[in-house]
Amino acid sequence: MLAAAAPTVPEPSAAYQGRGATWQRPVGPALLSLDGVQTNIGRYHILSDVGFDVPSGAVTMLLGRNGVGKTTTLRTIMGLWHARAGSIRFAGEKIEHWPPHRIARAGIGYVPESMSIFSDLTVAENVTLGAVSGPVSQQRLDWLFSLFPQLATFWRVPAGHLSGGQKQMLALSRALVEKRRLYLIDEPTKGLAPSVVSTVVSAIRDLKLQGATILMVEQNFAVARALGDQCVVMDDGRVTWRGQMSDLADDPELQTRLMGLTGDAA
Ligand SMILES: Nc1ncnc2c1ncn2[C@@H]1O[C@H](COP(=O)(O)OP(=O)(O)OP(=O)(O)O)[C@@H](O)[C@H]1O
Repeated sequence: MLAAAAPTVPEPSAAYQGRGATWQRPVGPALLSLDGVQTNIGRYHILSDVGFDVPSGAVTMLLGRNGVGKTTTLRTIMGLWHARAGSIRFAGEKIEHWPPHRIARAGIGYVPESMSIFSDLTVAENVTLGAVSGPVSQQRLDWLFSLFPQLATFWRVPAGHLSGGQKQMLALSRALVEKRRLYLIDEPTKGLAPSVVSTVVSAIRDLKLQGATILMVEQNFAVARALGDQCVVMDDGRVTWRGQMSDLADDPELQTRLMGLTGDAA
């Protein structure tokens, strides 16, 4: 059973609300397409049949109970696990046999659930390492500091000294330090205090309002419904539902059937 969501999700900005409560963001053609993807980890068959599209300029939420294969799907897209069957197309290219560094250079930024920051390096060094295509622009840094002011405060501090929330802000900043064609974000609010959840949601909403394409795993359904346009639900290594977030958000029975959510969590 998924945990009940704390009511910590900030309201959309005035500009976003101005489009009207029922406004759906325009959904472009698929930037990423998975078809029949199967992944083994060791001798375990984890993904059996994963297929979905990630449309350009929208936020696609990847949802499902614990252990159904969401993280494995992101890692397979990133080339960190090898797809033993099926295809993964990104911007028209088949990437399922590419190594991770080539996938990153093609424009996919990844924020892993584990954050994967370098504890002995400073915040500045961690952020700089996130830039795969050249020097970091001051304009981009200023934007990151506006999203996460604490990043500037701790700029010269070893990342290992940061709190859990600050580490998550750093992990996001590493992916956001350059404009990517696609952002893969794995459970960015997991284990964070409500005020930090709010900061993280605001940052991702800011990114979304710039027209970014995002595929995000999120267990907090309040966060998922606040940010998501499209939704893909997985169970037992396969996709069981695809559709508009609004359709899932408005249907408590569907949430219970697909993800075991109770009314409290939705
Ligand atoms: N390194 C590994 N070795 C063996 N099994 C693994 C490994 N990583 C993941 N698994 C298994 O693969 C399955 C899918 O895991 P995955 O982390 O992709 O699920 P998830 O949907 O992201 O779950 P959660 O929401 O709990 O993070 C689980 O049964 C998990 O135990």
